[in-house]
Amino acid sequence: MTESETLSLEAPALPESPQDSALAEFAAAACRRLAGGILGTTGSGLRAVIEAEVRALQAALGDSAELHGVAAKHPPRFDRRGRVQVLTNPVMSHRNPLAPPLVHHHDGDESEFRVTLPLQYQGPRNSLHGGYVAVLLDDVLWHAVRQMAAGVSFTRELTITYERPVPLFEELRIIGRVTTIEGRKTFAEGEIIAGEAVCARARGLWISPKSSA
Ligand SMILES: CCCCCCCCCCCC(=O)SCCNC(=O)CCNC(=O)[C@H](O)C(C)(C)COP(=O)(O)OP(=O)(O)OC[C@H]1O[C@@H](n2cnc3c(N)ncnc32)[C@H](O)[C@@H]1OP(=O)(O)O
Repeated sequence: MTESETLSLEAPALPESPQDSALAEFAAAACRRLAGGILGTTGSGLRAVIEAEVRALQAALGDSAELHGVAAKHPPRFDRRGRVQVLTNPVMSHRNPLAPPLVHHHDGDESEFRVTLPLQYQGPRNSLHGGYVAVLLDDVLWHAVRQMAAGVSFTRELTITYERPVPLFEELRIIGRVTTIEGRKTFAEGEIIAGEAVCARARGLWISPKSSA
C-alpha cells in the first residue's frame, strides 16, 4: 500500500444508512485489532498475512480515490437535541480506528469514559503515552461541558498533572465534571483512575465563541 493510499483510508466517508454505519464500525474495529497485532508480532509470517489482507482490501475497495474528501461532501447529522454529531472524533467515534473501544455515559454534571487501552497507546513501557493522557482528559472534560453549556465550546486552556503512570491493559475510569459556568466560559476538571489510584488530573477552561452561544 502506498503512503497516499494509506492517507486516503484515514479520511473515512460519513455513511448515512444503519448498514453503512455498522460496516464503518466493523472496519474500524478490524483496523484497531490489526494495529495492536502488528505491534505485538514480528517475522515473515506477519508480513505474508498483512500483504494478503491489504491486497484483499484494495480489491474490495476498488478505486480508493473515491474515499478522498468524502466527509466534506456529506451534510452534518444531528442528534436528538439538534446538535451536530461528532462522527469522526479520534477518541469517541466507533468509526475511527484511532479511537479506543471506550464506553461512556453522562450523569448530571459529570461524564465518564471506561476503557482498557491496548499496546498501540504505549508511551513508557506498559504505560499510556502522556500526550494521549491529555487527549482523553480533554475529550471527557469537553463531553461534560457539552452537556451543560449552551452552544459549542472549545478548549481554551488545559492543565494536566501526571501523578503516576496510567497503566495499559486494565480498565480505566476517565471522569470529567463541570465546576463553574460564567457566561461563555465553562470551567471543568477531572481525572484518570486505575483501580483506586488517581493517575492523572486535569482542569481547564472551555469557551463558546460569540456566534454559537
Ligand atoms: C459540533 C461539534 C464541533 C466540535 C467538536 C469538538 C470535539 C471535541 C474536542 C475536544 C475539545 C477540543 O479539543 S477543542 C479543539 C482545541 N481548541 C481549539 O482549537 C480552540 C482554539 N481557540 C479558539 O478558537 C478561541 O480562543 C476560543 C473560541 C476558545 C475563544 O475565542 P474568543 O471567544 O475570541 O475568546 P476571548 O474573547 O479572547 O475570551 C473570551 C472570554 O474568556 C476570557 N478568558 C480567556 N482566557 C481565559 C483564561 N485563561 N482564564 C479566564 N478567562 C479567560 C476572556 O477574558 C474573555 O472574557 P470576557 O471579555 O468575555 O469577560
